[in-house]
Amino acid sequence: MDSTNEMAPAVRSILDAARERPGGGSRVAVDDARDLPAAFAAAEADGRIPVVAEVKPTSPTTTGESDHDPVELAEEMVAGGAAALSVLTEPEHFGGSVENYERVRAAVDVPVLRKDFLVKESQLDAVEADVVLLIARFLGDGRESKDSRANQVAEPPGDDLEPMIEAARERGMQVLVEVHTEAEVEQAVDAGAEIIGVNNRDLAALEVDLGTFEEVAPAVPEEATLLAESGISTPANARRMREAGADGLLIGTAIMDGDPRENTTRFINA
Ligand SMILES: O=P(O)(O)OC[C@@H](O)[C@@H](O)c1c[nH]c2ccccc12
Repeated sequence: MDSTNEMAPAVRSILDAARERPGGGSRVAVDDARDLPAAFAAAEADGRIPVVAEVKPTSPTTTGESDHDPVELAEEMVAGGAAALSVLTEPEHFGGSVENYERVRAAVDVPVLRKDFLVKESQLDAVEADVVLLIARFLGDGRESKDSRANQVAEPPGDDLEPMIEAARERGMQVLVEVHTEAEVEQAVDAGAEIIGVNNRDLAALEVDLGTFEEVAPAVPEEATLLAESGISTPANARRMREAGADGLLIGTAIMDGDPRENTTRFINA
């Protein structure tokens, strides 16, 4: 059995591809990672809502593909006041690439999140990153016999979360652990997560519900840096997530659609 059977077909296909994707050749060491919590604090200090603006050429839930240069988009987002950026490196379903990531990181001075579906340690070596995304749902929780646990919980597609977090930190990277439920918050905290993102999009159904963040956020420890992810499409949505405790907001589609600079500015001033 495989827990990906519960996933939307698009997500299953993403994970199948992720498992096949090779890692980097040799181990990377990042000695100049830009600090995400510090970037959030700097944004707050000058009155900007901390926004992580996402360069996302396409996705399973959008139509068409942006043909804009990722570096130009990224520079516009930073000019618009983004505290940090997120760049997709998943090639098959999100139109991302490691090259996009490298070019963007070289062009800006804010922290850049590597957004991908990483399931094994060697995949961390594909590119030097300030912050990597690890999705709790796809990584194990380290318990010994996953298959016997509560019957319905099956083998996750990836390695265990805790060693993945440690492997990223050993390489000098920070880690954003993405969760969708209170149980996953517990898994993330047990594994040592310090930056936690609650994804409003349910990866089983691919539907967005901003109520997810409101429900799950109270389970996140005060000292963690907390992000609200997905489905933030208006300044009112942004205020709602901030009121529910978000330190930062991860926004893709609503910034990519139209003028990314103006869009970013609208959200940082929400
Ligand atoms: O475009 P949106 O709804 O603003 O969402 C951005 C981001 O949260 C979303 O792209 C995302 C959240 N978690 C992910 C994991 C993998 C790929 C993408 C994602």
